[in-house]
Amino acid sequence: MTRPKIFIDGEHGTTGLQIRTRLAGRADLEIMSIPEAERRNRSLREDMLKEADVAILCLPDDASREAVGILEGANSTRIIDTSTAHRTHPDWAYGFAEMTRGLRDRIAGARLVANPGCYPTGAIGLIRPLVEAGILPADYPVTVNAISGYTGGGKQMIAQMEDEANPDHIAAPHFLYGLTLSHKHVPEMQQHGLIERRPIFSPSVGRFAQGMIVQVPLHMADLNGDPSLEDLHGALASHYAGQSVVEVVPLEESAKLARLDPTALNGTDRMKLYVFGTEGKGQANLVAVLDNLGKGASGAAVQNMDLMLGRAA
Ligand SMILES: NC(=O)C1=CN([C@@H]2O[C@H](COP(=O)(O)OP(=O)(O)OC[C@H]3O[C@@H](n4cnc5c(N)ncnc54)[C@H](OP(=O)(O)O)[C@@H]3O)[C@@H](O)[C@H]2O)C=CC1
Ligand SMILES: CC(=O)N[C@@H](CCC(=O)OP(=O)(O)O)C(=O)O
Repeated sequence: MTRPKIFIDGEHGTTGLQIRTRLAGRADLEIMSIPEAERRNRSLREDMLKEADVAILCLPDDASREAVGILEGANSTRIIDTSTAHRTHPDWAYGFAEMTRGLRDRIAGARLVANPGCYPTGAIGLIRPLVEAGILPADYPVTVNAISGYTGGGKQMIAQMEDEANPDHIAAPHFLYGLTLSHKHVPEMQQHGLIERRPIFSPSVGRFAQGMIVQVPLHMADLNGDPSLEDLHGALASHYAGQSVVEVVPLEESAKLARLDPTALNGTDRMKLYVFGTEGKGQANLVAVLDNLGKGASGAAVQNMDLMLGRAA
């Protein structure tokens, strides 16, 4: 049997390296590789992109668009783009298999798959099932607060956080950014979250390499049908029933927690969803925990690749 050829463009970057590690033991695939020193060699990349069965782009947005341009026309390379460039484009399948019914099949048959952003994976994973269930009104003023490990900022931020000699060294243990409320993930959250108003998105970075918490606080009085915490939890649990990547933590278990660790799922490709609050107090905090490089990036890319190749995922 011929093995599908996989080319990771940007394999020496943060996301690319994590994908390579995940694929290292895969005898069912032929991994095409460019030496690190040649990573920006355009003609070598062009050859690899055209020869691959699946190209996984782990590049900045502009370089991703350029790679997609190289592949336009008469060739059959399928593409998974981990950048932000195509996540709201109608021709691209959004690569979040658990997000809604039928999407898994669309990804499996797609030539073009846009891997979701790390923060949107958490936010959309919490919001969309409640909109689909009719509990969260589409015009609800959604707020998303989040903290990420610094690998989310790629090689540049890793150097800023880890290297004290870096001219742009960041010494802070935790900082807010995206202060203008126009982070590049907002359109993606709005479109795939099925919400009418731009969500207010306030991201932050902590002094830890990997891991992420995404929070969506809700006022229950503004939801449809006067739901309880149990109703919110029930809608999420039934949406994700029967699949293994996204786990909805039982309400009783969440109620016992005194604190939540953003690094709890590091090294996994899973995401855990929680509903917090006190019954009768009229408020809920929906929370997602994931590894920004797992289900938030590289793990999702491998899951999408497996779906596209007809491997179980
Ligand atoms: N890190 C994360 O948590 C997540 C990242 N992503 C997305 O993944 C993509 C990659 O991000 P990340 O891995 O963090 O970034 P990195 O900066 O760590 O890696 C990017 C890689 O792409 C290479 N590269 C840059 N420009 C070009 C070019 N024109 N031609 C060829 N190679 C190029 C870089 O090489 P060089 O070293 O020379 O610059 C580097 O090896 C981004 O679009 C990002 O938005 C998505 C979800 C989460
Ligand atoms: C901590 C940090 O800087 N995170 C990045 C988002 C992660 C990323 O680059 O991934 P996407 O491809 O999903 O945009 C940012 O806020 O720009």
